[in-house]
Amino acid sequence: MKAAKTPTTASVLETGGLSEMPCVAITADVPETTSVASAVPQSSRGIFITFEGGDGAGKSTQIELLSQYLESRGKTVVQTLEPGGTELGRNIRELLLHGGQVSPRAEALLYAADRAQHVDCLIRPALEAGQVVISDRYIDSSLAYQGGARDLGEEITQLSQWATQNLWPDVTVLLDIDPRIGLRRAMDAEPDIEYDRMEAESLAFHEAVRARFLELATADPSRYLVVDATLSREKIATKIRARIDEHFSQNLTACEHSEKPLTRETGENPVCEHTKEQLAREAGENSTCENESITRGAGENPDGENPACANKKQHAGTNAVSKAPKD
Ligand SMILES: Nc1ncnc2c1ncn2[C@@H]1O[C@H](COP(=O)(O)OP(=O)(O)OP(=O)(O)O)[C@@H](O)[C@H]1O
Ligand SMILES: Cc1cn([C@H]2C[C@H](O)[C@@H](COP(=O)(O)O)O2)c(=O)[nH]c1=O
Repeated sequence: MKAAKTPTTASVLETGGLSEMPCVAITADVPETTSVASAVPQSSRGIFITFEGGDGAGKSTQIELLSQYLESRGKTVVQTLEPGGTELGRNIRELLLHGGQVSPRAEALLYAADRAQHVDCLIRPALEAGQVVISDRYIDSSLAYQGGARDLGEEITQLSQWATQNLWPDVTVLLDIDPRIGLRRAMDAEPDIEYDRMEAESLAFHEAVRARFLELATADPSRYLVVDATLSREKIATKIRARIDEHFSQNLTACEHSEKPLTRETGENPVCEHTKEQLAREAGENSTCENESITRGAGENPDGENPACANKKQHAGTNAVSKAPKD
């Protein structure tokens, strides 16, 4: 049986001030009638990017390339995945992929439980801290696999919205591939390991997943970027970078033209503050740090050093979860 993906978890507490466990949901102070999605303006937080697609499409490969790119530009990147982005999630992943039979409704609930824990304990705190979160799969996987291929329909959307308190990604990259090619890639990557419970589904199942992903993307083009996953790794990475750069520059423009305060509590515009810092950091980076290599885990600011450079080093060391190859 194909082994589970086991991300190496570095507590954000050690590196960036957040803690995966114990999990204190950041939503605790929010009145029950107010969803966090509406209480916190989308633009005042970090950026949430998800990667979707069939098995073996190349998600892990592109997530790694995008993370390197963003970190080299001074961003704090949290790489994570579903199922399995938290301690509880890792147990759920094992049950889902390697634990024997699971009924379709139980399967849907287990993915939703994994996601609820993931959002409360990792994704939302990281976004509130202004970080870039990149998740290998999120809600759209449930919509495509459980809603589409398992034919559980619209209730999966409601379940996912409830589980996440309506937290949707800013950008979703769909790596589109014929499942025969994707599954072959997954097999070639690890020839000695059998398919997991989901990969072992029929070709018709995987074709239904692909078709539903494409429908979802067509219905929401402003969130989705669809890329042909049979292109070379570099061509795919270039398309993704262009879209993410565009997202960042649109946020800058929105800030520069925004006059209304974006938080009810303080009347300040956190987007603009965030953006100014970012611009200063990037300006510093371009002028003096261009040739400096990034050291993971280094965070000191030796006397006389450009703070923008020190900042950049810190960012490179703050991954909350990094994915290890399937073992
Ligand atoms: N553009 C590409 N062209 C050819 N091979 C690729 C490409 N991108 C990734 N691969 C290879 O395909 C295999 C699967 O890639 P990867 O693990 O990134 O996919 P994945 O979508 O994360 O898979 P899974 O869904 O199984 O987790 C790896 O061997 C990888 O090197
Ligand atoms: C989040 C999520 C995932 N799945 C399926 C998709 C894959 O077959 C596995 C996860 O394995 P991977 O190697 O990490 O891609 O789970 C799903 O059916 N529903 C979901 O919500």
